[in-house]
Amino acid sequence: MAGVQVANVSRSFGAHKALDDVSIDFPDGGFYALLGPSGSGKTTLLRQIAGFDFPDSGRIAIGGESVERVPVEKRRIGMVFQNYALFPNMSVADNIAFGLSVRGEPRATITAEVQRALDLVQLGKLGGRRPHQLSGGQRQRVALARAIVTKPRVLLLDEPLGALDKALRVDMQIELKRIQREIGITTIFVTHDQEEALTMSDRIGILRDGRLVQEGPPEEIYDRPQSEFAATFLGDANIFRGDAIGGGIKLPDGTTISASSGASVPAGAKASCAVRPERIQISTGAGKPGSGNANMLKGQVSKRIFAGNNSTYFVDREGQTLKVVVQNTGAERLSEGQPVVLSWSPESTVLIAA
Ligand SMILES: Nc1ncnc2c1ncn2[C@@H]1O[C@H](COP(=O)(O)OP(=O)(O)OP(=O)(O)O)[C@@H](O)[C@H]1O
Repeated sequence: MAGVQVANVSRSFGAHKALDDVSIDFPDGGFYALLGPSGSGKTTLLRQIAGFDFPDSGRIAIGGESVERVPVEKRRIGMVFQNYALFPNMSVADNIAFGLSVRGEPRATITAEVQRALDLVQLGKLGGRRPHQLSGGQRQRVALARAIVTKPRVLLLDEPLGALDKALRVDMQIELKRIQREIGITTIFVTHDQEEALTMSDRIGILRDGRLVQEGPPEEIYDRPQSEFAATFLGDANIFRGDAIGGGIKLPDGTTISASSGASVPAGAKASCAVRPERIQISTGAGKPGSGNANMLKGQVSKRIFAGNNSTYFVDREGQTLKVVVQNTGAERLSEGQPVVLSWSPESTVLIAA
């Protein structure tokens, strides 16, 4: 096994910088999600690591060894893409065996390794079938088995679950994570789906316009986003903008918001505060706001969206619409047009430099 180090990698296509000085350390045996909007450079970065494309500058190492001059087939990387191209005229077992056959492994070794890979992806009895006789999820498992049967050092996954419907996708997320843990392979996973990134990975890197915006464990990025972009791209956030004061900001209407974490911003400079919708308490104002909720604003409910176990309230105040998510516990519902008080703690508030 091996970690992957990407250091100061840049890659341009004409005048367009697809990757701009990106450095990431992908830990040995870790599950790392690359997240970012369309065109942010996720696939380009994966292609540099695989060796399908080469950086204009910067270094890439696998297991501590520089791979800039190492061709794709010698990098010992397994890959699965959204459009898994299985050979339609070959059986499942022959599809999986392909890489081993090309390497000239003995017949007995191939048979044993293919069976092990089939068992690992829980398709032990389906080796004799053709790809068209499998479901989408099963075909994706075959693609995964084919990628890992050669015992690669690194597994690259580019939207591997993108073609699956929601229920199957969730099943495959669990499955993929189990397999990754079982073989302990360094995995780099590209996804559009922020929930998938949050639930599956040990670390997340967020790319935007070819630059790494922030990276770290999922909880850290979610709880302490360093930019408005990271706050709103990974999860939902209410953003308040104003002028920095000690330990928070002052909004244009004079209201102050206290934040106990985030950037240190000199007083008077432009800054914002981010607050997750589930951290805000909403009440009719009849009772007192929760203790420790030093931040308080008045507003009016403009809409409520029911989503089964929770509801989202949209609350208007001073030309801004705020989102508040509450668990549906059977307590009284707030109706549209109702005046409300929002309150939350400084610990739930992150200060962000403009
Ligand atoms: N071979 C190429 N020639 C020219 N431009 C390219 C090439 N490959 C990628 N690009 C451009 O580089 C940018 C990054 O592309 P990339 O495929 O890495 O984005 P992505 O984050 O993977 O997007 P998506 O989520 O849509 O797959 C895009 O603007 C894309 O158009």
